[in-house]
Amino acid sequence: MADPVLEVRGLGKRFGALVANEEVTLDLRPGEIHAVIGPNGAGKSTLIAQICGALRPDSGEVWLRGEDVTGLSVAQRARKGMARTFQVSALAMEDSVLENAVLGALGATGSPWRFWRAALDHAALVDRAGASLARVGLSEARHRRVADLSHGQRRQLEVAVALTLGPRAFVMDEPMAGLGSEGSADLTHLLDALRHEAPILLVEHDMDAVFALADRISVLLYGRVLMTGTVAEVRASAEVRAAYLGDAA
Ligand SMILES: Nc1ncnc2c1ncn2[C@@H]1O[C@H](COP(=O)(O)OP(=O)(O)OP(=O)(O)O)[C@@H](O)[C@H]1O
Repeated sequence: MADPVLEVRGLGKRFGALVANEEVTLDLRPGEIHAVIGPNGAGKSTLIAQICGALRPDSGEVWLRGEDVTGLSVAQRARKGMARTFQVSALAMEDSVLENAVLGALGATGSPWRFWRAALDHAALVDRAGASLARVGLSEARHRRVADLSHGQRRQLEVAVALTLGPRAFVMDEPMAGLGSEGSADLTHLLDALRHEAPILLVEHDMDAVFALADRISVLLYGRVLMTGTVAEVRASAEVRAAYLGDAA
């Protein structure tokens, strides 16, 4: 089996007496979508925050492409290829789709952000941004203001911005939230194709999307991994049904 791109080893996090994550171990392999599901308060956001570097674990490690990144900041991890999307939209609403993508491409170069408008003249950055927009199907919308896009198009743009960084692993926090059925279907299609560029760790409440996309699912409950398995295994688990899925299984 190919080496995992991302490994979470025994992560633990407490907030006072509350155990938000305990001994969480999971990995992300090349080409896969690994979904993390669980009821509200199960510890999914806490886990993502530790994986991305926004929150320091009390115990355990995060490895990216064979390197221990546990002590690195969000920005350092991003430069090593960890692309987090969707939790907080970082799009500049008054700027164009292309300007936002160029800003992302500029981030990949490590240049100071205040010079980003000048970067629009930089052909290589514009090319890189244009390729990412094409990848997500937003070429035609490149000169539209982000504020005028649909929710679904903004999600596509967030993926495009992440793509400009040449990601090695995507960490996605509820990408389907707030999308209608058409938007969810479009994004499901895009994520399905995107896994071949970089595998995706997907925290998601939308079970239709999870069942359609996930190669493996880890179920979190009270901060611990209740089980990791294929869609069929998780759907068939009496424990998971009782704890979380109920009728959705
Ligand atoms: N900064 C914090 N301080 C104190 N408690 C926290 C903090 N962040 C999270 N918690 C608690 O840790 C537990 C896990 O929360 P977390 O947000 O990780 O769950 P979640 O699975 O992401 O939930 P949801 O699906 O509602 O987003 C919850 O009981 C939450 O109240």
